[in-house]
Amino acid sequence: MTKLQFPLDFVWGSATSSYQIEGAYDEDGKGESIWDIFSHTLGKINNNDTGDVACDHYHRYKEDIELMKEIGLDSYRFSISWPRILPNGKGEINQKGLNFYKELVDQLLEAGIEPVITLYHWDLPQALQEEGGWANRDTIKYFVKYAEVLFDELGAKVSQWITHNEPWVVSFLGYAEGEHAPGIKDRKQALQVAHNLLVSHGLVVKKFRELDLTGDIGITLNLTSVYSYSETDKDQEAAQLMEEYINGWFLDPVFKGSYPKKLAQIYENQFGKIDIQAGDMDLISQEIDFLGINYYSRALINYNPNSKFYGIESIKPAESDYTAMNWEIYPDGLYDLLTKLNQEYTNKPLYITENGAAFDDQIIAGQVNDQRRINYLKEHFKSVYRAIQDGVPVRGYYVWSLMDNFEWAYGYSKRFGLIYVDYNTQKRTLKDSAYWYQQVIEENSIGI
Ligand SMILES: CO[C@H](O)c1c[n+]2c([nH]1)[C@H](O)[C@@H](O)[C@H](O)[C@H]2CO
Repeated sequence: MTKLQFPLDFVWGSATSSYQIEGAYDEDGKGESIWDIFSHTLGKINNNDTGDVACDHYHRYKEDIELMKEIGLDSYRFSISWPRILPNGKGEINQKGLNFYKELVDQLLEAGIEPVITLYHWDLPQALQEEGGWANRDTIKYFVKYAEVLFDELGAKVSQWITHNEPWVVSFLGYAEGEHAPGIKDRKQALQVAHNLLVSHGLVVKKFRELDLTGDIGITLNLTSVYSYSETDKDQEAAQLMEEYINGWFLDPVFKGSYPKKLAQIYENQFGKIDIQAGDMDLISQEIDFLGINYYSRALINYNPNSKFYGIESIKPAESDYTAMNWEIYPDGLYDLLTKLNQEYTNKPLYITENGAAFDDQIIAGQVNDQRRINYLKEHFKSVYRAIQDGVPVRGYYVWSLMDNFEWAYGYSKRFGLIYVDYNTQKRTLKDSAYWYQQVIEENSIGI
């Protein structure tokens, strides 16, 4: 068997987010988040599931860290619940909430696991939503203050910070499509939200630099590789527009200081100008230390005049394999994305901050044989290996997810974890993929 050896300092990790695993939604002074409100609204979430208990990680974090140690993780990426720190989004600090994360970080460090903190993974304090949420530019300053509380408390212990997780999803699923909290369907508002999120990213990076903290700071974007279904002009134009919509709308401001021209013009013609203030784009495009990439699948695009979105239609080849989310399994897309980012956007270090798959895992006699997840991960690890061999500075990889958890509008119906969670008993069981990953980490290589 051939072994593909990864660089000695390559970081193998796994990722979660606060609302998806913590539970304790109203405990120890935590304020309501927009996801508490959204999941408590009947009909929004599959089976009317909520994150009220989730994986009960708020009480079981020590057990979960032991499982991370058993797998052998180098690093663990998690997010902080803003309303657990500032119940009203601003003002008084909830010390019990802050203490939870201080203890979590200390226990991770004691276990030899590097903590990577995502400041915002979608759970905005409801009190701020009642003032307009991310559509209100004031939210930006409250986000900076929230970040400063965490930098002050944890800045000396945590060496890697992510400002936002997937501002594209926050903006376009939360404020345009209405599929995510706060459930608004207003594309013009979504464009202002996207801009305000980017400005908040810029101001937090600026604050991080002013505090002269020793770690690194970056942003995580959901990115995909976009391909035209044919060589026809129409299909290629549709694919280019999709590239601007799904990737460029955030990559271009962060790394080029401007929005993608063609789509920006389409939006301005349709919705008028959004509020962009002097200096915003310079703030947004100031230097960051790394880019986090969440990759799950590719986009294969053709032109369809009847499509509801600017003639863009996604094609799903019948011959491809798909996950339980109905996402095409396309590992080569990760290689193509990584090389494109390095060639067209940045020479900065890249981290795969999320990649993984949901499959219909079954637990039988205390074991979960998730060979499909092993195959999925192995093929995507190979794509990362190829990119590194081609000189792309990929520094680490975080499997989504450490454990099965609350999959947003799908509730608990989709399992992405390396660890199986029985939600009736909260019993954790390492899946076969966890044991396979344990060996990959131990050997820092994959066998092909
Ligand atoms: C197209 O997939 C997105 O990039 C994406 C996939 N995922 C995500 N973003 C989120 O960051 C996670 O909270 C989800 O649990 C995870 C799995 O759905």
